[in-house]
Order: sequence, then C-alpha cells, then structure tokens
Amino acid sequence: MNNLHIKIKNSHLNLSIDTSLPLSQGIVGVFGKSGAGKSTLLRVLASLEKAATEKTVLKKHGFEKNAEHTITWQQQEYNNVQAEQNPCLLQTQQAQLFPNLTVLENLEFVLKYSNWAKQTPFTIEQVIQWCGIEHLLTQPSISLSGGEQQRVNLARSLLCGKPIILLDEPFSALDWNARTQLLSLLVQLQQDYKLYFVIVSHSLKELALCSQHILVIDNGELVQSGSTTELIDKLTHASSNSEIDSGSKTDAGFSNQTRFSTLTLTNPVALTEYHLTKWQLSDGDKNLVIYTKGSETTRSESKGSENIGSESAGCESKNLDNKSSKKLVTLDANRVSLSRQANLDTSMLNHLEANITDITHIEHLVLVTLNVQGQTLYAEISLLSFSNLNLQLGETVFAQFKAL
Ligand SMILES: Nc1ncnc2c1ncn2[C@@H]1O[C@H](COP(=O)(O)OP(=O)(O)OP(=O)(O)O)[C@@H](O)[C@H]1O
Repeated sequence: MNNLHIKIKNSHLNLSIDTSLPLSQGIVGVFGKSGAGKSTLLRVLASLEKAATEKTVLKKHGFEKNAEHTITWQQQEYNNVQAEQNPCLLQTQQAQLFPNLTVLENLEFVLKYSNWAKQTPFTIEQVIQWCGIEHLLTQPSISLSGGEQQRVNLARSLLCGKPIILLDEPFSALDWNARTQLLSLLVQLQQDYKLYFVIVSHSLKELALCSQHILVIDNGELVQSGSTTELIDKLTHASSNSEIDSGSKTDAGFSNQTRFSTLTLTNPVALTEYHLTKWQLSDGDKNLVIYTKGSETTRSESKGSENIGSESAGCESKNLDNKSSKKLVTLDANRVSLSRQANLDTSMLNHLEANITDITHIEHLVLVTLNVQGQTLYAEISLLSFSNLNLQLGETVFAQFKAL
C-alpha cells in the first residue's frame, strides 16, 4: 500500500501521518501508547472515519486531489470510498459477533453476505482449524470468553475475502502461547497467500514475532518508522526513553517494554517425556541446541539420548510438519546470565557459547550484546556481576537461561 498521506483534524485528535506502508515486505506493526491514535489510523484506512481535508498539506506532498489519504492497491486508487469498496478490512478490538448466532452461523454469515467473500482463498474448514475453534462451532457467540471471541473474530476476518486485514490488538485476551501460535499463522498466511496485515499492538515482543516494519505513533504523529529489527535494536541500546523517541517529548509507550532478543530456531524434536522441545539455533554450523517448554512436534526422542549443548548423535532433525519446523522466540535480556566457563552442572537447560560484540551501560545495569552463530542475544547483568567477570569486547562467554 503506497502513498499514504493522512492529515486528520477532528474534535478528538490531530492525526498527521505521511508514510507508505511497505506491505509487500511483510506484516506492518503499529505501536504506541494508549490514546496515541492507532485505532483512529486503522479506522481511516478502512474508510470508517472521515478526515478533514487539508489541501495545503496534500499539495505539499504533490497531491492535488481533494482526498485526505490515498490507498493504492493493485494499481487502483481508493480515495474516500465507502467501507464496502475499501480493500482494507478492520478487525476491531471488540469482536462484534452476532450474539444470537452460533459461531458457525457467524462464519457462514460472512461467506453469504460479504461482497468480497468469493475472493477468499480459504475454506471455512481451513480457518476453523487454523484458528482452533472446532470445539466452539455450535456455541452461541454470546457465551464465548474474550479469547475465544478473538479467535472467532480472526476466522471471520480471514473468510471476508478482503486482501488487507487491519488488526486492532487482535490477541490481547489470549495467553502468550496462543498468541504466538496465531502470530505465526499470520506470518504463514502473509507468505503463502499474499494476504496483507497491519497489526496494532501494545507489545513490542508481539510485533517482533510477526512484523517486518513498525510505525510508532505518539499523540497523533508518526514518530518512528523502520524495520522491526532496527527499531528494536535501537530500543534495546537506548540508555533513556528520550533517546529512543527523539521526535517526541513523551516516550511513545517504550518505557513499559522489557529488553529482549528475538531468536530463530529450527528443526524441532519433541522430548515428550520431559514436556520439552529441542531446537537448533538456525543458520549456524555448530548445531547449538535450545530447549523450549512443551513438546511441539510429532517426532519424539527417547529418554537417555540427551547431550546438552550439542546435537545428539544419530538424531534425525527433520519434522513432519514443515510449517512448525521454524520458530521465532523472544527471550528477555534479564533472564540471561553469563559465565566464563561452560557450566553444565546446573538446572539451566540452555547454554550457548557466544562472543561479546557490545557492552552498554544503562543506568545501574550493563547490557551485554552477544553474537551466537550470527544471531543477536542480549544479557542484562548487574554492575557487580560485570565487574566480577571483568568482561571485555570480543571475549567468548557462555550465556545460560532456562527453557523458553
Ligand atoms: N469517537 C470519538 N470521540 C471522541 N474522542 C475520540 C473518539 N475516538 C477516539 N477518540 C480519542 O482520540 C484519541 C485517539 O484514540 P485511538 O482510539 O485512536 O487511540 P489508540 O492509540 O488506539 O488507543 P488504545 O491503545 O487505548 O486503543 C484518544 O484520546 C481518544 O479518546
């Protein structure tokens, strides 16, 4: 979606956004604190909110048309169209299901009455399975919990047939495990079906797991726009909030966020007896192993074949389900401890040999940036530990943390 120039001035908010949404690169995240204007932005995109015309601003950007924003989709321009014609579907925070209909009837209603529904690439059976709502189909939607409503809401949006889905805090009522599964689903759908998503979230971790690009909005203004990796790296190394958000006097919601790393894991092997899954850190040549909680795959490995710290001999590292053979995880920097020696005599399951690439003092803590097989891992340690270990740039250390 190119050429997005928005200037809204109405009774409740001055929203001024001048950007393009690089949807073809992946999912776009929108971050900002409460009241920043995120939902208003989505409503404008979906033609559900009118913006006041400000011709001078539009002209400045080469726009002569009497339009507040331009959505260009497949070479067609959508200016001031009615919501029905707009290629963007807004999935609001509240599910707004028909309370007197069952879950299945709510889904069938979309297929029957949405003008776009014939374009949906999915069957109703597929979305039911993907969203994990098989057991809810005959329930009246009024009886659903908040998390269940959000699952059904997503299923309904997928069936709607519109190519761009705007998700306003879609998983806020779900636990972290369920959230990560649905975030992976969005990534998969974006990649496989070229379905485009803009997702509003209060959690940078959530956006790290799904988006390629993040817009940060504060007080109606776009204060940051950049690749997710760059933005999170900037956040992580900032010694104060004002450093993160140079365009605004406020902190844009960053102050509530913890520092974290995002790691890509591959080749899962279920250790069903231990309720763990063993993964490899991707792209490396050392076969470093990482353990996560729960047994996620269909392949299991027998007791006694463990070899912590390296791949066990003869271990077949293929998974039957290709979709689950790669996984992004986040790891809070304050959950990682460092040691100079490999210490396997501990309950910590994860031990990674790593190289120190950066040391940043942040208030009373030290943020140590590590390179582990090309991936970045952050460890937040105390000044005392830093002093005791006498860590230096370029040194090799061992990072330890419990199963993720
Ligand atoms: N219909 C309305 N009438 C009056 N004020 C409104 C209306 N809609 C939004 N606002 C105000 O506009 C501002 C931006 O609201 P918006 O819902 O876009 O914020 P947000 O970033 O999505 O917040 P949250 O994260 O809490 O959902 C808020 O101050 C809100 O109170």
